Amino acid sequence: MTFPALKTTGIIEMTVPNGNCVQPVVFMKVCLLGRLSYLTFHVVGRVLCQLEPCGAVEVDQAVKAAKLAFGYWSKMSGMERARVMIEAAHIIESKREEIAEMEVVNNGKSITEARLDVDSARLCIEYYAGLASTLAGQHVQLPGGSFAYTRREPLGVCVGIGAWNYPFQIAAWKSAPALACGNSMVFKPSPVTPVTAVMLAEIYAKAGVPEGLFNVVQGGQETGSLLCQHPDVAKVSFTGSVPTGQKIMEMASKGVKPVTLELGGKSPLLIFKDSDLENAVRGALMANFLSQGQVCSNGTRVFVQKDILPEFVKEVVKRTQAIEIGDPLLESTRMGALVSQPHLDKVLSFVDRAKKEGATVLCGGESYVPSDPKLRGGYYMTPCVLGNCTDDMTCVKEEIFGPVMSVLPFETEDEVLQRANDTSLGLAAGVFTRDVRRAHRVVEHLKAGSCFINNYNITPVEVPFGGFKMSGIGRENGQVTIEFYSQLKTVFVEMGDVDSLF
Ligand SMILES: NC(=O)C1=CN([C@@H]2O[C@H](COP(=O)(O)OP(=O)(O)OC[C@H]3O[C@@H](n4cnc5c(N)ncnc54)[C@H](O)[C@@H]3O)[C@@H](O)[C@H]2O)C=CC1
Ligand SMILES: C[N+](C)(C)CCCC(=O)O
Repeated sequence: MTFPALKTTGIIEMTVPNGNCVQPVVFMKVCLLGRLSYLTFHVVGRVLCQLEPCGAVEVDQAVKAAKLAFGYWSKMSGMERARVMIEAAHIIESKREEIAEMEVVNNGKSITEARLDVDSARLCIEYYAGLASTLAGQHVQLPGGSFAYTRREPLGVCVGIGAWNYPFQIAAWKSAPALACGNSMVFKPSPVTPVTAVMLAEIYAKAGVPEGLFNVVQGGQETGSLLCQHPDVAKVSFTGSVPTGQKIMEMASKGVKPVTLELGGKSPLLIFKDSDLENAVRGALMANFLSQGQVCSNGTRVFVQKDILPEFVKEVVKRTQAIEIGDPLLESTRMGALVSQPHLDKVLSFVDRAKKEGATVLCGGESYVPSDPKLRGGYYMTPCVLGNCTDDMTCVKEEIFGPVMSVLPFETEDEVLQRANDTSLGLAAGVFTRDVRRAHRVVEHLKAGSCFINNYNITPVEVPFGGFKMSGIGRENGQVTIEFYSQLKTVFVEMGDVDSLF
């Protein structure tokens, strides 16, 4: 596929994770630099599309278009912006199935999960539309009738850089607060999952945002760096790995630009012997197997109090083995395909290494070939539970980003807290117990940005989400995120004479 207006710096090839292709040729409208163009995505074997990454010229065009749109959008009242955003949410609702199906093709996750991702995106846009009209400053009385007031102002052109695990949802979680505050955004999806962010751009355009307000540029590392270094970019919001997050922070520091970083995790889930076992098992599955285990907040270190370990392991293995793997477009499927062949290989190599280091594979951990011949080329694996794990094993220390749960026994609360916190990451953590005092005491000591008591991996858009330590900076969702997409201007107003010292 070519885009004549673009300079070619290489080709991004997108393969279909599930091995299947819904349609031989998918026609899509692609919104780039605020204009709409029709492009054709040809399927050759399992290649869904080839995209030309944007170079310096296109990145500059996108930022310029966003800057122009910012001029209009930032002058509108919050209520006016809210109206357009609500319209975008309505369009998402009406296209729920279409977007979800495309997300399945894009990412490989099950249609059931893809629908929930689309819902989360819509709710996020609705939520920030609601907040748009509440943005306000403060009035501060000063001596002699003088006063000061603060204005909450947008930052300007914000850049969003997305990961491949929640492509549509991430684009919404970043653009909704940005747009609500009066900013514009240039968004770069992961080159592995380039498709659905474009659908969001189309939806915003249809809802009536000024042309160029939300632009999608395609590309990988180079395009991402160009965006971060562009002098007219005011802020970068990134979701992805820790090493890339560090690079982004470094680039942003040159222009003293604020960053939001949603990075990796190796989160602990603490299951005490007084837990409701049924809920603890459900929680452990939710903590490990959503999106084929490719979730930053996953609770992959499952610490289980020794007394209930055999019972817990038996049940968790039974449920894991029952997870239906296969065609992600089927209603009954609960686990689809991993995102790419190299990623599948990487996850499987973590399982191999775990075995070598002494862990026991209690179930799964192998590549899986679905019986349906059209899915044969897909990147499937059986979800894995590892037993006999110890804190020094690679599977317990490193983010695997696949369906691999490590189970670790513990004896006391103090011991498990010390072990749970013994990591440079701190995105999420969870505790299962019926003892209300223990639950709150434990979360007080857990060094993680998002803590769950008796549940795991729920992310209502009304509450902030983000990490401690190397898991990131800033928050997404919730009221607080307004502060990460706006700046305060203080205005001093003198009502008397200038009291000069000179
Ligand atoms: N915590 C999380 O949510 C995620 C973690 N990961 C982890 O990272 C590993 C690698 O996955 P990748 O997709 O390669 O993650 P990545 O962090 O390299 O890429 C994420 C995004 O950043 C862009 N990017 C890469 N280098 C850049 C640079 N120098 N400047 C600006 N943008 C840049 C990519 O094109 C992509 O859009 C995974 O195997 C997984 O372990 C991946 C995705 C999400
Ligand atoms: C929605 N949830 C909690 C499963 C994942 C959200 C964070 C991410 O982008 O990985």
